[in-house]
Amino acid sequence: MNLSNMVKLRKKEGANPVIAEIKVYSPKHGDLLRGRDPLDILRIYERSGVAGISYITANEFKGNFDTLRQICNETDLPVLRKDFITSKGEIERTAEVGASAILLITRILGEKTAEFVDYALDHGLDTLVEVHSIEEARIANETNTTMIGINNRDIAILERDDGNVELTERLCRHVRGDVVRVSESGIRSIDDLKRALKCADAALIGTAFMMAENTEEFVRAFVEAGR
Ligand SMILES: O=C(O)c1ccccc1NCC(=O)[C@H](O)[C@H](O)COP(=O)(O)O
Repeated sequence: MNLSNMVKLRKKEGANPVIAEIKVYSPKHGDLLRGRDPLDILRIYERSGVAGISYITANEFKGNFDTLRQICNETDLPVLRKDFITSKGEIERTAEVGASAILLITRILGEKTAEFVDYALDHGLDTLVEVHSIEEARIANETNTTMIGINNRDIAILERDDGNVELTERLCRHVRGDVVRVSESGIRSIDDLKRALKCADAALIGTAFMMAENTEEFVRAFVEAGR
């Protein structure tokens, strides 16, 4: 099942649709893997009932394409590739490796976003079009994307800011309601999650999960928290 449909299914089942990120490194917090195997984290996320997996392949976050390939081979959950995509070749490569969805950033692609969305959809990928302002939401709304992500943190400064769900609350009403809306980044607590899911359909969380002492218990609490 693709990522957007899995989010809808989890919502229908009464679980909180959480996309859990296997995040190796954060420009703000440093090493997040702490010697662990990404595939062990994958198993924990699977057991915790998340809707999908996110993995960053960008160098700035110390990710790589081989690990994305391994994750796609090892799980039945939909996998989102996050990177600074600027070429259609990268869309083809993402589809070939078996990912379910690809991130497309309006700040980078501008008015070319719609064309990249159609190309990804033609290659069988779900598209998560990312916005951080009202103007970027306008660009995203005019595409055929299946999902729109509100990034609470500023990716232009490699998320070194303290962005939080407030941005989701402000921008959500500017985002079309007939797509899956995802609140991304800066979600640290169950209270943040509840605020995000008041307007968004899903939440994408990395750092808080990677820093948790007992990952499985922590993630499961997010998935099962009542609203
Ligand atoms: O979101 C982007 O535009 C992006 C693009 C390429 C690499 C990384 C990118 N953002 C960082 C993230 O994806 C966050 O790690 C993710 O949203 C989780 O956030 P957090 O829970 O704050 O770690």
